[in-house]
Amino acid sequence: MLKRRSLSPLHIFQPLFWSWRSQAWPRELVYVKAKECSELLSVEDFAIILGKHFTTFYPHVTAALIKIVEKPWERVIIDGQPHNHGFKLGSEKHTTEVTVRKGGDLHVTSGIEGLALLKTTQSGFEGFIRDKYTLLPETRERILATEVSASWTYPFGCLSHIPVKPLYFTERYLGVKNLLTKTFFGPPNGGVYSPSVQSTLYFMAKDVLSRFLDIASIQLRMPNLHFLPVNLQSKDNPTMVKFNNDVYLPTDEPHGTIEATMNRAMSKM
Ligand SMILES: O=c1[nH]c(=O)c2[nH]c(=O)[nH]c2[nH]1
Repeated sequence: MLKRRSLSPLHIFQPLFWSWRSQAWPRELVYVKAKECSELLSVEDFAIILGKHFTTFYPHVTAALIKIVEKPWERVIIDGQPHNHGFKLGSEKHTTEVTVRKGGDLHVTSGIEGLALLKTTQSGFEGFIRDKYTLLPETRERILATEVSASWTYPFGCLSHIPVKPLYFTERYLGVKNLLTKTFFGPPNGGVYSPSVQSTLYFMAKDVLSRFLDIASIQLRMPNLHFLPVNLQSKDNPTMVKFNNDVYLPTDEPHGTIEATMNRAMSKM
C-alpha cells in the first residue's frame, strides 16, 4: 500500500480521455487499477493496463485509447536537503497516448509538453529565401527561445513485444528530454551555433532517432518566441538609447511555429 509520505510523483496521474464514449466514465476503475499496482509504473505502462482491462473485460469494446498527462511534481530541496514530503510543480509534462485493440494490437506514443528553452547567444537567422516582400535582415546574433512539444512513437505493434524492463518508458522519456536539451544548447562552454529554428529542430530530431533505435518516429513543434532588441531613437540623439545587449522586448504574437516529423526509413528493431 502507498503511504502518503512516500507518495511518488509517478503516482499522480491525470487520465484524460478514452474512446469508449458511450458509457459512463467509471472513474473508480482507474483508482482500482492504480491501487492494484504494487510498484512504480510509467504512465505508458499504466495506460496499457487500463487499455488491456477495457478490451478484455467488456465484450463490446474493440479498442481503447488512453491519454495520460503526468504532472511533474518535484521534491523540494531545503538548505541542500531533499524534503521528505514537500514537492513543487515543475514545468514540462510527460504525456502518453496508447491504443490497445482486442487481440493485443498496440500503439504507444510518448511525449513532452511545455519544455521551455532559451539561449542568449549562438543563434541567428540566415540563409533564408528572399523575395521582393522580404524585409527581415539576416542576423548571426539573437536570443533563441522556444517551448518544445515533442511526441514519438515506438515500434511495438503488440502487447507481447513491450520490453519487460521496469520503468523502461520513463527512462526513455528522460533520455529523450535530456538529448533534445543537449542538442538545442550544445556543450556547456561554447554551445553550438543555430542558423535557424528549422536547423536546430532538424538536428534535435535526428539525434533522437540516431541514439534511440527503439523510437520509430518523432514529431517536434517549436514556436519561435521572440525577444526583440529595444532601440529607442530620438531625432535629437539617435544613438542615445540604442540597443546595447541590454533591454529585450518579449513578444508573444505574432510568431512562427516550426514543426516537423522525422521517420526512420525502416525500424531497426
Ligand atoms: O529561426 C527562424 N525561423 C524562421 O522561419 C523565422 N522567421 C522569422 O521571421 N524569424 C525566424 N527565425
